[in-house]
Amino acid sequence: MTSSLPIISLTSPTLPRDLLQGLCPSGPSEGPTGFFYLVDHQVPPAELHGAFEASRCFFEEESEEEKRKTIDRTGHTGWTGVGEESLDPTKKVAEADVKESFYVSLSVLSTPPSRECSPQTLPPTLLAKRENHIALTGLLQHCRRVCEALLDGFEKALQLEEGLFKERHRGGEDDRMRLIRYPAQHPSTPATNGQGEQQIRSGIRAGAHSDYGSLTLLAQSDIGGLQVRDQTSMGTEEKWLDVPPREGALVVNIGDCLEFWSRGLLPSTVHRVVEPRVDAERDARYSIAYFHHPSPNSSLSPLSPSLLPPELVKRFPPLEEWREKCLRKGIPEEALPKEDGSEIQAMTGGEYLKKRLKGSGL
Ligand SMILES: O=C(O)CCC(=O)C(=O)O
Ligand SMILES: [Fe+2]
Repeated sequence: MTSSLPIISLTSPTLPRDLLQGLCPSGPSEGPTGFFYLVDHQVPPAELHGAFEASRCFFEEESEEEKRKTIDRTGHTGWTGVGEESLDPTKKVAEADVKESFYVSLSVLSTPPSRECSPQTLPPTLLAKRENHIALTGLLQHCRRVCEALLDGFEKALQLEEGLFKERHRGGEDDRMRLIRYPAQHPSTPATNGQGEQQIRSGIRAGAHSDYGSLTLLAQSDIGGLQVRDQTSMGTEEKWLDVPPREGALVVNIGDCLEFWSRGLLPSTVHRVVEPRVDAERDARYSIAYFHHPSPNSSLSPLSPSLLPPELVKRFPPLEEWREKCLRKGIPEEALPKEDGSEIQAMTGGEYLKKRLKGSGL
């Protein structure tokens, strides 16, 4: 099924209203939410093109030895090979994602670009090739700015004090940009994981998951496969809607942290990437995701309802539904929202991120 996601302009004077109308379900019968296409995002097309070229260059031309040297599981940066990560935490290694990726942190912006002093090890294809380095670092900065502008829009939409979300993202330690490559899958391509062992073909390139941060921006190459779960199909037969690449637009989706803060008002929706369904989807698929994360010490407790307009508080999902959703996302039983009105406790952005990364095999 092809989706008709809202198309929102970042420069529209009505951005806060557009975000609220487009994303926040006002009734149970409404379709998928939490995803939209962003236009007028001010990311130069040449920079996006350059970043895709850098990504292609890394995945296709870098040696495996150099790729391995970039792996830093503590700092959560660098390369992950095919079959090493499973975005769907319920899946086993044999059913892990059929993708490789490279995580870049904002730390690459803060030092002169040299192999010795960068806190993150960049491989030769992304460091010595100047045009690749320029495109990647330029895109990192633009993506962070777009996320900040969107969070300003959400602040206004929720009538919150100015700067509240910016304060919760100060530092940017946990923001990551992820270059992703899904290998080509022609009928004769053997399904193997990174160790060359047979992998179960489940029809899925990236497993069903919600994103762990506050906002995600996604640029897709011209090959489709991204799908978002129709919210009306939760608890019943699954219905998925396609999110095809759209010329000039970025896909934006709300992550779990913004959902927690807004007490479920802004939903963080389950999505996945499916295997090629038509010949046009069989070549390698590239995407670039930017994950905006709260600072590690930011609390994930929902904003007090007294800070929100009463008409929005009335639209909170029912307590039982909200508790179940939090439980599915790994909030421990003792920290779940309760009947007496107390809300998610004892979790910070950093703790939640660690928990989810562990669940995906990293
Ligand atoms: O590759 C895509 O289109 C989506 C990737 C994704 O959802 C993720 O990395 O969280
Ligand atoms: Fe995702």
